[in-house]
Amino acid sequence: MITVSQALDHLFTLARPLGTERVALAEAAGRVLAEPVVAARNQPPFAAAAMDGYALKGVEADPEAMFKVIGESRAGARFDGAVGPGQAVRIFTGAPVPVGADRVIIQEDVTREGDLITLARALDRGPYVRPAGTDFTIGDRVEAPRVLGPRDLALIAAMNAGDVVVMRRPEVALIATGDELVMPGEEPGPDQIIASNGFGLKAMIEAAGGRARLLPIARDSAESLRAAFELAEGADLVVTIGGASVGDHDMVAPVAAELGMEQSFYKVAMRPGKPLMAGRMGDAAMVGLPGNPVSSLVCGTIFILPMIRAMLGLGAAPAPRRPAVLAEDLPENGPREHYMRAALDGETIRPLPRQDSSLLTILHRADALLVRPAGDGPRKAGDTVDFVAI
Ligand SMILES: Nc1nc2c(c(=O)[nH]1)N[C@H]1C(S)=C(S)[C@@H](COP(=O)(O)OP(=O)(O)OC[C@H]3O[C@@H](n4cnc5c(N)ncnc54)[C@H](O)[C@@H]3O)O[C@H]1N2
Ligand code: MOO
Repeated sequence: MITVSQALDHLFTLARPLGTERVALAEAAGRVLAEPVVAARNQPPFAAAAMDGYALKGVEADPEAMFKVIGESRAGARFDGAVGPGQAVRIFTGAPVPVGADRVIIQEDVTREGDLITLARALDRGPYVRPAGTDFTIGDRVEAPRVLGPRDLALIAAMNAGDVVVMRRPEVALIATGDELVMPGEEPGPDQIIASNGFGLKAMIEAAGGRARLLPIARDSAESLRAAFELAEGADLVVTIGGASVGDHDMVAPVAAELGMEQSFYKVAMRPGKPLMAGRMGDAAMVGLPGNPVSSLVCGTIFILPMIRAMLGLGAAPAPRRPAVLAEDLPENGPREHYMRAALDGETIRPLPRQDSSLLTILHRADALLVRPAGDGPRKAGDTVDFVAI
């Protein structure tokens, strides 16, 4: 059996960054930017008014001074002339500040009669002029790689990029296996249960930027599994669920081998998730997850998500860990790294009472996986432990 960290090394060898594609900016939310965006203009491209009011020479802005209004500058249509001594231009927020003016007096500080304005006795400080290029200048960059969120997209749009080069989304085929499974909403037979794991994994993969296809359930026969693998053609990553253990009906390993899977490893020293397997199948990476619901979702968090991130060019890194203070004593851990379902409460973490890998209700209540290293000694309440947020 190999360690979790060794398994991840193998998986990162299988999960190389994918190619890129160009997409319209409106379709780019959540995608991973693959090439930097470089500003082709200054923002603002001209000195712009920050308030509605009157543009004039700052040195003349004395209390109760009078000016003649000689024109108007509004956003989208500038005043073409220059502002001379004793002159002002009516101006609106975002409009170009005319040549000769360097201050905007807000309209609240002005009384106007015809073409004449008089400034108030006490003036707001100003100058309410945004110099050209205050926000960014030509050549400024949004660096790649980066998951594009609302703030990135607004900035990239302002830089005048109508489309961007992003990483292709990893295509993941999910194959649930087992004679006992029916899809949610179907009528199960007396010995059947509902196939649930694929739905959690699909959501997990898609939230991380991949695209997941739930294939029809494969039955516990070589023929049915072969058919499912055929349907997975074209995927970057094929994930099977269940049938990974050593029972007579656990068909995934033999069928995958028959189809040419070059196995990287089988079995990892972790709890839950021991019977994990992985390898290469043609152009695709293949991961066989254990069927127990908690095992498959924990393996999704610890292995599949880092693989998706690596395929998206976001680096080969394990699921991020953070420290928390243990709320209760824990006995020593066994020889497998244990990912305990746990609840966070501020800075403290408490393992949930039942850790059987079939219990989806417990996983549902958990918001963290408390990580116990293999062979970790007993721990006291107040000790610092690591967790992975879920
Ligand atoms: N003699 C041994 N038996 C088992 C071992 C072992 O080392 N020696 N390992 C145990 C561990 S640990 C796990 S985990 C399970 C994993 O076995 P499989 O991957 O072969 O999973 P299945 O037997 O197919 O299913 C286990 C369990 O999960 C349910 N299941 C399967 N798929 C789904 C799904 N898509 N949605 C919901 N539930 C699913 C299935 O009905 C079983 O109840 O093996 C232990 N045995
Ligand atoms: O390793 Mo199994 O995944 O404990 O349930």
